[in-house]
Amino acid sequence: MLLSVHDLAVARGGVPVLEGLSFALAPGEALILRGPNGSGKTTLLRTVAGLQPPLAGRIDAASDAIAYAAHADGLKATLTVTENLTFWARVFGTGDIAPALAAFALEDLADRPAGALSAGQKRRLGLARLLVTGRPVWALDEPTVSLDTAAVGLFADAVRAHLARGGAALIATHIDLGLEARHFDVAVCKASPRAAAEDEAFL
Ligand SMILES: Nc1ncnc2c1ncn2[C@@H]1O[C@H](COP(=O)(O)OP(=O)(O)OP(=O)(O)O)[C@@H](O)[C@H]1O
Repeated sequence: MLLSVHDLAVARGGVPVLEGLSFALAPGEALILRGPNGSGKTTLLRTVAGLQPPLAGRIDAASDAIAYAAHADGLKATLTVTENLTFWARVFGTGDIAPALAAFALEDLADRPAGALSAGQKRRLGLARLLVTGRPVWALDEPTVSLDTAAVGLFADAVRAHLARGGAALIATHIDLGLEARHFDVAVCKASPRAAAEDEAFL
């Protein structure tokens, strides 16, 4: 397994949001996270990505397995598209950025500073960054926000190619990407309000 989550509980601002989460991703698998606004998808992804500690339970993955993408995080506004991708390729020790440029149709924008891109173009650059990380598990929070129909198609193709190469993906999205993937409604793991109230009693 590339990623295994065992009886995980996650919290936001000290308040338990989800509990009893268990799932695993093998090479080639994608899991789509569903759930209404505020149900805890972002909190789960941030925890899996190591940006915040779990409240309980275990996450098993190699320390350098996960690439997390949320919004336009990590883009350097004054660097061009090419310079941004080259920077990240160096950070992650990978080489050629050409496949990443091509996968997200960024060739014509290669010399434009990231700060001068439109919202959808910035998103495409943020997603292209995933390809240069070389990391096997993509944890993606609403990756298609701001993307037009063509770009959503490019993104779905990039995920399919990643899975075909033996990667895996955990994706919070409200839209149908047309991927062959399991779906998981996080709302079924909503933390019980009683647990939160009991915690408060100890504050
Ligand atoms: N910084 C914070 N401090 C306290 N509570 C927060 C914080 N950020 C989010 N929350 C709360 O934590 C809960 C889970 O939020 P989260 O962002 O994980 O939901 P989500 O499923 O990703 O929602 P959406 O579909 O709207 O993106 C929500 O009730 C939210 O209001």
